[in-house]
Amino acid sequence: MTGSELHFTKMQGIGNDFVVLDGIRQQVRLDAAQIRWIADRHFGVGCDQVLLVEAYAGEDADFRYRIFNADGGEVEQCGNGARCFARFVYDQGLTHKTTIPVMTAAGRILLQIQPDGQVTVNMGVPELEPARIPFISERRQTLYNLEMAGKTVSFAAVSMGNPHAVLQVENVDIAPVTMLGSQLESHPAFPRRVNVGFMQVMGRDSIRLRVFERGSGETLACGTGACAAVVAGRIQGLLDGQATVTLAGGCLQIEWQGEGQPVWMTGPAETVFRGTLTI
Ligand SMILES: N[C@@H](CCC[C@H](N)C(=O)O)C(=O)O
Repeated sequence: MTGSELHFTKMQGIGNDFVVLDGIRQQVRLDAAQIRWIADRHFGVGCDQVLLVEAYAGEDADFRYRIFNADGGEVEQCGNGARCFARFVYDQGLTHKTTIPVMTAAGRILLQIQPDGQVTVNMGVPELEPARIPFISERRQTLYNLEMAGKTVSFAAVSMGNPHAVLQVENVDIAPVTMLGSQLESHPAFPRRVNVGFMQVMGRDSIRLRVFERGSGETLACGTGACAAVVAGRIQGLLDGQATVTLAGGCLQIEWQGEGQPVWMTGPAETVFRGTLTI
């Protein structure tokens, strides 16, 4: 400990929780071990992801949004975090805009704060080409099969800026989320590892979902996972263009009108508390 202070805000989006750091009004320089300590639920603050708010020099976005998983690794995209990011920069007075363009490692996304306080995010166009997910396959397919522990596992593969595999299950309550999720997360066919969603289709506009997140384990909700699941359901002809996704921590509204179109996600974002760390 060198004794420098770091102000943070604890936030959550339907139970997917974040430590949000303002890198504009304070200097934030953290290594992977420090991120892991902040995310640790026993020895640190505790969160699924650490989010870093930075200034962005270009004209196409107002801020840079960086995301670190609980394992300390920096990743490309986070949907629930994007809604919290919007609430953070608005509530902290870093912007007065309610439509906020933000640059991520996966490209530009657009955050819209609604009059009721919910946040809608244009999450961009999903990527289904294997090489761009990235997923090792000779050709694009609706469903892929991998042999794992003597069983064939069937899934759709989607990038929402970050990689997702989406499995359809009969009953999400008894799905082997941790066992299969952790095996698939680090399967060599996914060179950058993968987030693994378990989707139960309830109707043409409703799914239940659990997600084993790359670098964080099972979380109460995953925004990009919800988007990927609706894309996976739609390309299989199981869902229409709008769906309610019910996760352990709450519900998201997801809209996707098909190939070449962006995915829209709407849901809540809440501040839990503020504090100061000594790093
Ligand atoms: N919880 C997030 C996703 C966070 C990143 C993910 N674990 C990854 O490694 O890609 C969400 O709400 O999308």
